[in-house]
Amino acid sequence: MVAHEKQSSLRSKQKTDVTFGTLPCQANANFKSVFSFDPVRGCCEQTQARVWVEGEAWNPIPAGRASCGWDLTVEGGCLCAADKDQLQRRRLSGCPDREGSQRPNADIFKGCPGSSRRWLEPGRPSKQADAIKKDLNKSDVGTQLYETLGLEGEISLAIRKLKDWAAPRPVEKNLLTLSDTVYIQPEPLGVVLIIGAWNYPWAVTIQPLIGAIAAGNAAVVKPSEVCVHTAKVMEDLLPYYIDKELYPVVTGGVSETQELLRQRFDHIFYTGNSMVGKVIMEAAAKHLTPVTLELGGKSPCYIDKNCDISIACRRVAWGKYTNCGQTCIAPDYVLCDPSIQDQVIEEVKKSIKEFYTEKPNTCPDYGRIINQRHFKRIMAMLDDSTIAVGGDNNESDCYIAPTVLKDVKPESKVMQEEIFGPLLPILTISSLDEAIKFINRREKPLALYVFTADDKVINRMRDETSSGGLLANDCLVHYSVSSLPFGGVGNSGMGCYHGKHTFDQLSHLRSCLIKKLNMEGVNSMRYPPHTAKKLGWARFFILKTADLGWIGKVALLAVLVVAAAAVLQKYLQ
Ligand SMILES: NC(=O)c1ccc[n+]([C@@H]2O[C@H](COP(=O)([O-])OP(=O)(O)OC[C@H]3O[C@@H](n4cnc5c(N)ncnc54)[C@H](O)[C@@H]3O)[C@@H](O)[C@H]2O)c1
Ligand SMILES: CCCCCCC=O
Repeated sequence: MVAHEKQSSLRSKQKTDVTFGTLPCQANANFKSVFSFDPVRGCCEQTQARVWVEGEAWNPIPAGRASCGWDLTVEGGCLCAADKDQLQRRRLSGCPDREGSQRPNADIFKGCPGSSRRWLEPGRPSKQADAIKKDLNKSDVGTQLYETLGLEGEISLAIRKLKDWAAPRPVEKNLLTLSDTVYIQPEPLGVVLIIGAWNYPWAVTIQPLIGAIAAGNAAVVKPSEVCVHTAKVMEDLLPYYIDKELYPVVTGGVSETQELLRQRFDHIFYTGNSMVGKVIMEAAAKHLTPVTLELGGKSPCYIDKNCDISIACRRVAWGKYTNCGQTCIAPDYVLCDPSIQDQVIEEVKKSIKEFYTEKPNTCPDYGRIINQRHFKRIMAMLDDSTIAVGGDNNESDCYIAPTVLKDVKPESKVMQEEIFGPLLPILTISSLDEAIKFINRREKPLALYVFTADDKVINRMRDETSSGGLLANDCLVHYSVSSLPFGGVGNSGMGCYHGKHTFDQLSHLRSCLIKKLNMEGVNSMRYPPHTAKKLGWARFFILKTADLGWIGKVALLAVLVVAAAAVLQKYLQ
């Protein structure tokens, strides 16, 4: 059977029951490894969980003990290492008996939250919507629009495309490998740790999980403790929809996350701020674990004089005040010519009224700051700036009105860190050149926005700056295009995801070259004794043939075969 046939036949296998001592538990035949919460130790109550990895055999397991693998015990929400000696867990990819069974069947998504009508239905109260309302005052419809719609799209994309993504990817060959089979075989990495942030807790936690599952990994999901209510609902609901043995949810705060980080994972996918990103990378380095860091930063927004200022400001206001400015790719500040500053302020003000009424504090579509710590942090940024619009606030309700700041100086407090709140500083600059210099003097942002009717301005911004993503004449929407890799660069992160990019990010792209044992004569040019003549042939085949078209390569192959035959004949004589 060729590799891809074998793979799809294995993928079609359903889960198989195996025996855990005297108690039945499930194992996933597709992984040929067993992850199990130990029922003996009370995982059903989820007060104590044991994640167990069997990498050696497809055998019944002695009751109550793990012969290899790692144990994590979660007691009353507090994670501690159950048995330090057992923490050296075996990687999935090291399992000797996987038989290339690398990918789950797309059916695995059937029970996923996003693929189910039970997830969030308009007008129907749900635990998720209630929790996120309490955390961030997101409305039910807003939660669907900004969080779960994208997840449903990602799940259905994965279901449609999984077979293609997981299939061997043939690659171009050079002349020396023309008769070989040369391809990239994506394979699972093993166990992925997903650490989520609080601002779009479903989107940023579950979206990487979808890719992790599609790529055939197990994953430990760690939602942010900052969105208190949502983290609890995630912990309760996820095991209801997907296999809790393969995708356990671990809740807790910094110390629990740090305990998790002491374990060895095969990939860590972290979303959050850049400071903690460094902590994650340091912990990962101890095990040489690769990381994806989805970070943030100050995403600039340049508004050119030459554009429809009214439409530009409407889109900027939407990008800024959605989720109360707590969006990783929110336009952080505006750069514009002094001559249009007042118009920008007026137009943003109009849009605020249009979106959130005269009284945003009573508008169901206007969010709240996540907690009082962040409320105080954001309010402190107003100290040395001039408020042009908004500024009202209420600490007890974590409410800060949509606010615009004018004539902001680069050295002002609001320009020292990512705002992550509903303040829009406007800084005046006298030219595109100055805007580009301003952007380039700072860390590379996650997003860069340019509003202009002039393509040359867009092209200059693209060619003369760097950022995770570039969006012209709109805000945020590049996040929803699953074919675009979403991620940062430099201080705004590393690695990327969404759609197939998540699949690739959480796979090992294995190089495979499958030769036959014939055509030995061709190899003589690389075997000692090395001679200048052999080197000449090697140069020819490796370098010169790179430019040949298909016909040229076939012609050369024919020459090669003749030459090989001649060499062989010489050997045989
Ligand atoms: N690039 C993206 O896709 C993206 C998406 C959302 C948010 N963000 C960025 O995230 C930031 C906001 O999130 P946040 O950082 O406030 O979220 P957060 O406080 O929820 O932290 C993120 C995660 O890191 C863990 N954590 C926090 N401190 C830690 C420590 N010292 N050691 C180990 N783990 C720790 C938390 O438990 C949490 O799960 C912003 O900068 C925003 O731009 C980026
Ligand atoms: C609509 C944009 C959602 C962005 C979520 C990730 C960043 O915070």
